[in-house]
Amino acid sequence: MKIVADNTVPYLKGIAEPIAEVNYLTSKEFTPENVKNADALIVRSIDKCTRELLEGSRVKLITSATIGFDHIDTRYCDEAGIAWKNSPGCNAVSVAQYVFAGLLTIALRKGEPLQGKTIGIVGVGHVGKEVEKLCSAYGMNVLRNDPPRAEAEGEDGFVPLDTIAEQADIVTFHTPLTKEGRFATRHLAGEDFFRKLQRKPWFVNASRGAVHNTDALLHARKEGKIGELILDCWENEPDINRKLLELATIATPHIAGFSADGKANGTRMCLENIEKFFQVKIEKIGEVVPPVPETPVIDLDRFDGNRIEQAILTGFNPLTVDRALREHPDRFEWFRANYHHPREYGAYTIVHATPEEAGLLRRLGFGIQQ
Ligand SMILES: NC(=O)C1=CN([C@@H]2O[C@H](COP(=O)(O)OP(=O)(O)OC[C@H]3O[C@@H](n4cnc5c(N)ncnc54)[C@H](O)[C@@H]3O)[C@@H](O)[C@H]2O)C=CC1
Ligand SMILES: O=C(O)C(=O)[C@H](O)COP(=O)(O)O
Repeated sequence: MKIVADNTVPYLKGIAEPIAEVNYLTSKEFTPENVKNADALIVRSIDKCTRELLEGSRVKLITSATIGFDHIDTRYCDEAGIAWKNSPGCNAVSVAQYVFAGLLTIALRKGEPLQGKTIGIVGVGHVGKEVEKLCSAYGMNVLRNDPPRAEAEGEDGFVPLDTIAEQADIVTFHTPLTKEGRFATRHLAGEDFFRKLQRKPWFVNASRGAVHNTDALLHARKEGKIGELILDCWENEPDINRKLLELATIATPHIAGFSADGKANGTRMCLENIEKFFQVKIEKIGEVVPPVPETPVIDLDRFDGNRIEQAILTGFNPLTVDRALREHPDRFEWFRANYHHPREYGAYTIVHATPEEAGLLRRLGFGIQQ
């Protein structure tokens, strides 16, 4: 079997080699010539799987180490009989922890506790549910908007987007990018949405850039309709809007899902898809694990104040990435390819927590030493 894999998919090299010839390519090297003899492609969101790439090839399976699959022309693949798979939920916890870290960073800077604030979550799937878990555990109120789910499961527990625009102190988007259909999300955060905002909410987009309309977002920010702005996803990545970068409170180069745990999950799911599709056994899958953190124990006694928040920001602090991107916005993709993948909360053990601190940190996902 021949596999062509993106050479920046972590923890992959050497794992599938016992059962396949694996050719590792940069994203730019994903050309019709280079993929035509592959049976399977292992891709990331930067590898556009279009008709132009695939037509005339013998590719039978595309498996993406990502949750989103807007980089795959699924209609063409379905027509051409090419199976395609994404990696549902692989980095959902990572995105939720990114959002939470961003909110905490701003809350600490402003001296405005998050407790008691209302967050509106737009898109309550794998990621949105994890965001809800963290925010509820921390004492925030949650409004949930998800019309496809509301239609399938009943309205209970869901609110219209307008209610979020009116009542939320923070709005965070976690929908897929879809361009067609009744629930299309392209430019969902557009002029109409921003006009309806009532409480100068903090605005977060860690879903896909085109879920917001850049001009409308710029306008809303300049007009003061938005209090704070956290952006991980941008229209037209990697060539991002420099004015928006300037106006963002926290700006990162599409790394919300880049925890080591999320990356390992994505890689493992791709290999499992290959096993299932081609009826083969990849013995080394068990070796796809994230590395142990450099300092797996977090001692709360080392912090002077805000002990819980400092513990949370130990593994990942968005300001480090934000600073780097502002200094070199032209290196957007370089930062992504050379990223130091942080571990998620579950990889850390907290020591010297009071019973109350231990309860909260456990609910957020940390290990606690009694
Ligand atoms: N920044 C990053 O690094 C990452 C970004 N993502 C993005 O986040 C998206 C969501 O991920 P998951 O939660 O895992 O996907 P999911 O498919 O589990 O959930 C998405 C939810 O959005 C809902 N939805 C669809 N259209 C909607 C609309 N018009 N309004 C409100 N809700 C709508 C769906 O019903 C579903 O419940 C992915 O598709 C991907 O584009 C995912 C991982 C990492
Ligand atoms: O999973 C998704 O969807 C994402 O947005 C990923 O975090 C993007 O990861 P890469 O495709 O850049 O590896």
